[in-house]
Amino acid sequence: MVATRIDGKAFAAKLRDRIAGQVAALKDEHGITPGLAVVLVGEDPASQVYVASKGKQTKAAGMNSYEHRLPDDASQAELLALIGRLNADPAVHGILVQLPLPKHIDEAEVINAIAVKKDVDGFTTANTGRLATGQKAMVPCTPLGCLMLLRDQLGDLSGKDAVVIGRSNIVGKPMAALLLADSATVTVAHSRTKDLSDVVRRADIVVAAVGRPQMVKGDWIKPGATVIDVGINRTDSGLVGDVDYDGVAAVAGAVTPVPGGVGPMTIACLLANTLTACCRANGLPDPQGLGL
Ligand SMILES: NC(=O)C1=CN([C@@H]2O[C@H](COP(=O)(O)OP(=O)(O)OC[C@H]3O[C@@H](n4cnc5c(N)ncnc54)[C@H](OP(=O)(O)O)[C@@H]3O)[C@@H](O)[C@H]2O)C=CC1
Ligand SMILES: Nc1nc(=O)c2c([nH]1)NC[C@@H]1CN(c3ccc(C(=O)N[C@@H](CCC(=O)O)C(=O)O)cc3)C=[N+]21
Repeated sequence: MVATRIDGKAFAAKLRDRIAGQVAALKDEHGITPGLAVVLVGEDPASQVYVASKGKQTKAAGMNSYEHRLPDDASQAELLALIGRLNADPAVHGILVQLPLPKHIDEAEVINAIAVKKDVDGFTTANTGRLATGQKAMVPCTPLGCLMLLRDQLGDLSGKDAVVIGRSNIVGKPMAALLLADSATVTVAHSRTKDLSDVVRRADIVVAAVGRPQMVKGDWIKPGATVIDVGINRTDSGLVGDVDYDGVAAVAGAVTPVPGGVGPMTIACLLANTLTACCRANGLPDPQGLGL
């Protein structure tokens, strides 16, 4: 039996269509257009591609997109001043500062300068804390996209054994918080984890967010498990994930491909969060009904 290929690209396209409909209704009924501001510092080529793609998809959903490009040597003060202006701008409902930032910038200070209600990446300490304590939050886009795919594939996650490989602030930790909020039994593995393959073999759900090409092998996987590959690794043979897709697909019940899995969900969830931020700013009910 070969595993189901979880089509993140198709799921993301459907989600974007639904969002576009909700944006149109918001315009018709309330005269409001959601706005997303994206801040890019420096010339990192991968970041340029992501930012361009975000801008295009934001507009395609009927929202306003505002791009702010700062030079590589922009100062901390300049960046904080820009965020201050975006925080005060009523046309801007969401603010995303593309990471990584240049080394001379204090990333945590910049992120935490974003108004909590406009923090569509969910990276501020306030939103992290809200997610961890079960209060309404902005949820980081990549883990949110993974959660949507898991709920769609498995239904109720309650009581499932989940292993998250990776403990970064942007993927691993918020992913663990979301799985816990859905009542999975969560293990977070990282570079110091002993006998990683044995830990992974216990899991009904595996989320790989490591940054190591094809590290997770077929013989690490419990037969029938659902495997979500967050990894984006550019190698000589092209873009690959953290999962050895062919090996894992021979054992797993379902697995996401790279490309075409989690990546497109990340951007669709950014649009979803921008719409959510806009609705909350205007006292309207949450559009996605995720209960988060
Ligand atoms: N599809 C998408 O939308 C997105 C994809 N990504 C991709 O996801 C991957 C992870 O990103 P990110 O979380 O930012 O990465 P980080 O580098 O911040 O974190 C990687 C994590 O993996 C752990 N790790 C490293 N080596 C091993 C190992 N041999 N065994 C077990 N754990 C290990 C690290 O452990 P320790 O903490 O001990 O160092 C760390 O916790 C990358 O490929 C990135 O490109 C990221 C964001 C969005
Ligand atoms: N503040 C901030 N928020 C982020 O969410 C953020 C960030 N900074 N910095 C970089 C990472 C990475 N990231 C991706 C987004 C889309 C794809 C994506 O669409 N990937 C396509 C392939 C694209 C390609 O070919 O390169 C896919 O997997 O099918 C991947 C990765 C968001 N990130």
